[in-house]
Amino acid sequence: MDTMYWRDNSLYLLDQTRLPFEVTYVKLETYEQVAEAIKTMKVRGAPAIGAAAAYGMVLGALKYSGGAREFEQYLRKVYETLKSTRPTAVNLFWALERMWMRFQKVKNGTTEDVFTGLLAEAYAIFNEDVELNKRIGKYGLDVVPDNATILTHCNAGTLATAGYGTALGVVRAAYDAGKLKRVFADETRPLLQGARLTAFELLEEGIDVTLICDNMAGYVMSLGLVDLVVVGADRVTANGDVANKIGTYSLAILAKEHGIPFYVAAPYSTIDLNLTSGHDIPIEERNPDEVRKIGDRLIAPPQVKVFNPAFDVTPAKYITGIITDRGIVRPPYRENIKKLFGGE
Ligand SMILES: CSC[C@H]1O[C@H](OP(=O)(O)O)[C@H](O)[C@@H]1O
Repeated sequence: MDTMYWRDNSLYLLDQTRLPFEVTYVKLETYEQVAEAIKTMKVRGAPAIGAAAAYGMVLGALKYSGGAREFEQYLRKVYETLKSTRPTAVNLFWALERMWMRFQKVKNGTTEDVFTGLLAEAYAIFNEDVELNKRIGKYGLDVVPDNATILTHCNAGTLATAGYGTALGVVRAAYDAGKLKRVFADETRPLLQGARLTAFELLEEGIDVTLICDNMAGYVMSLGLVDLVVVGADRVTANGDVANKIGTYSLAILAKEHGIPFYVAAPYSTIDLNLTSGHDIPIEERNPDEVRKIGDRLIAPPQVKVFNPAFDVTPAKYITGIITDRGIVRPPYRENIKKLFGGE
């Protein structure tokens, strides 16, 4: 199952709002459609929205019909539109910057040169992500005990990336190595990425997955059923603080309380050395109806006030290690992140 693919000068996107009951691909032909798909979370997950935005830049270039002199200004507008879709996952900005840098290299060529160059960069971002995730999986094996039970939150799998997944990349590697007993998947309110996406992904591959409500995680840990927690990330700052799906912070504190290792899995494209700590990470607040409803069904009084942060920040002190494509980063994070990623 592909999260997305490019064909006939269009981006085909798996519509994740329809999962798990419908596997439907939407055909996107304009950058505005890609921006809308990211905003409405038809595509979601830090690396996946970066890859989708990269293809959005290609669609923007493809549809341009103005003069050569105005092209750069137009493409910058495409860049800014895609950049404005969601504020927390740094992969979005990393991918767009990479596309912009490639444009700077090809902009003096023909229209065909620009299109070919941008498409090649989008392909590279997409294909590189799968390799990064497989490396994360390989490194993650070092922290997975035999017959392991892993608890995870949200969806950091194939559906959040170009393929294989970050946290679920560790799960897949452990499963393939015969080290995995089972996975507990948090449902992950309010948009239920765990219930709708992680459960779906793992069942598709015959991986033993048990769905729990978010508020059950502490009790499951107290029963001694969890060997380690592995989650994804949307942004890791220079000191090792991590922004991830809302509920991750609570999970990290619960894991600490129960003496359970808590790992974050993330590729280098999720690490933001420009931010010194998690205090600087912009946290997306989404539509209140996402909390008042499940799907289209109201589950609260329609007039009730809602606070709906889509992410929280887990301080580095609660994180046992960060499993990356370059190895496992352990404390002291500022020093060790710089060692592995400082020289970019
Ligand atoms: C591998 S990154 C996955 C990351 O993205 C998710 O957020 P969203 O579903 O809102 O895009 C969540 O934070 C996952 O851990």
